[in-house]
Amino acid sequence: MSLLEIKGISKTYPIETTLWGKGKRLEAVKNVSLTLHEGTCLGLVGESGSGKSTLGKMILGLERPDQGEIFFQGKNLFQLAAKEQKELRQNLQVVFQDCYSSVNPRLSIGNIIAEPIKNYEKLTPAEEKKRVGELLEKVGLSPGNMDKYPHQLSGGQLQRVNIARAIALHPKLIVLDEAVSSLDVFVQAQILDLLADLKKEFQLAYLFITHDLQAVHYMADRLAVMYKGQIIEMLDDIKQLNQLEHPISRKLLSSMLPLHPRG
Ligand SMILES: Nc1ncnc2c1ncn2[C@@H]1O[C@H](COP(=O)(O)OP(=O)(O)OP(=O)(O)O)[C@@H](O)[C@H]1O
Repeated sequence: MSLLEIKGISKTYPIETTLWGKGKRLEAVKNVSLTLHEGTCLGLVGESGSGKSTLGKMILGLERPDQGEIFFQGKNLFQLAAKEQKELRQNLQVVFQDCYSSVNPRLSIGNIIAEPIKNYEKLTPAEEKKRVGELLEKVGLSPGNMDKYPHQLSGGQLQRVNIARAIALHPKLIVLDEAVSSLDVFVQAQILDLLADLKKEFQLAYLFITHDLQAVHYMADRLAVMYKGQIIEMLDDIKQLNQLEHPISRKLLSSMLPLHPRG
């Protein structure tokens, strides 16, 4: 059974109403179907505005599709009772691009990471502190950081905190929405390494949303290319990147740096 199965989902948004175009809607996602298996990474690439984030938001339940269905662990995400939805949600996490706006600046790093734990588990303060310390270590930060505040960390460190929060409940799937895009290239590589290690250790699945084919080539097992709300091409083996055929995919490919600059 696949971990995530998306069947024919579509999402439209109202476009600014004008005298002539009254009631017009923008088709952000059009009839998209895809599957994602446990422990694998599906790269989702496409130019800006192609619908990648909207698709991610529907998977996370932040937006409701106009049409189609999303099954997570075999259950229809939009037909669950509140209790069941809460249970399922702990298996479904997200890391966004903007690490600073993803956290409450008034909370300490320890409290930021403990947030999901408090929602789902009843731990004593000592147990919670131990758990937060372990999570910080897991993402390559010293437990001493738990008393700091977001503004005291670099972008790369804070993105590690966001990752620690995302893995706190041992999820099955993390949506990585441009999660490394705003970091400098060196830090990007470190965070990608961390994500690859965590994927292996926890059998995590990722939906890796980006417009960076280079990063996708490193992280993903499979690839979907989006254009104007649709999946225009799927690649079942990321190693076959050169076999992308659609002109839009080829254009994305040609904008990449050489895969092996020294090779
Ligand atoms: N809440 C919204 N209201 C109206 N239009 C929206 C909304 N969210 C997204 N859109 C529009 O839907 C389309 C798809 O947007 P989306 O953010 O999913 O694309 P994307 O591929 O993630 O782009 P980017 O790479 O720039 O983040 C765009 O035209 C966008 O302007």
